Amino acid sequence: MRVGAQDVTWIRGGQTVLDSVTAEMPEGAVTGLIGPNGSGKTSLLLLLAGLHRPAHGRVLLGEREVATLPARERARLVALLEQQAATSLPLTARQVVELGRIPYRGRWPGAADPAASVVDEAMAAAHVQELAERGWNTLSGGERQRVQLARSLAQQPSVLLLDEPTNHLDLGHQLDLLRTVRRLGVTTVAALHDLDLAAAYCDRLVVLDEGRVAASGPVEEVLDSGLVARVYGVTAEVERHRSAGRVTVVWHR
Ligand SMILES: Nc1ncnc2c1ncn2[C@@H]1O[C@H](COP(=O)(O)OP(=O)(O)OP(=O)(O)O)[C@@H](O)[C@H]1O
Repeated sequence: MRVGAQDVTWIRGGQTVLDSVTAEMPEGAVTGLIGPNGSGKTSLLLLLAGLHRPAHGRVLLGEREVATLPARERARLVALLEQQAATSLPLTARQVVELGRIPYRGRWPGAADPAASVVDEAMAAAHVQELAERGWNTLSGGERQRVQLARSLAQQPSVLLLDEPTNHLDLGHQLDLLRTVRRLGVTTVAALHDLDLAAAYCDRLVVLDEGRVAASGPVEEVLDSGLVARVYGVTAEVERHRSAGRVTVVWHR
């Protein structure tokens, strides 16, 4: 399912946080949302998730406006992995993953979820089976991040929205998470700070700067030294690495 923002403006506390943002996130593609702190990445993800309505413009899931979807249907279509998950849940890791199945439960208490095994598959994909019975409060930041990914996968969404999903993860788990996400083939929008990771795992980039789209399109067309200088104020060489076969960013102090 494709996701589109059409001329989206959003105002918070009197500040224009997103200003006429238009971006197309094609079906099945992984789109990286990059940009400096405060440029509007989280805000755009919240609007794509339908958790807020824009002051102006439209957010489309497929051909439908997200704001018009009933909450339950929206929860089946879109999973959002937020930056800071709640820290005081008195639940086991498995119970946290099971929260992803809420949109599929019957409307009556105790009604069975016909696809409970999905939880096992989601935990396996995020490599958190061994954490199943651990208390959420006892998990490290990286373990929580992987459990939250499993919860998002258990939702079986058509659109996966990830807000800095590699936060807290060591290098191996960062690569593993992004590889897992790519393999799903689900339309994904991921806010990322690491430009090398974004270049390696995203098909396309949307670059935000002060609430506006500074550039968007396929990684190799968007990411260059001019963009890094303009948007981040950093001098860098952006080149296709011969043996790695991907665009890399080497910055200079
Ligand atoms: N509720 C709010 N009231 C006022 N301003 C807000 C509110 N929420 C966000 N903002 C402002 O909107 C701007 C964009 O914030 P947002 O969190 O979307 O940026 P971001 O690109 O995700 O940043 P980061 O990389 O630091 O996570 C920031 O200037 C932020 O201070």
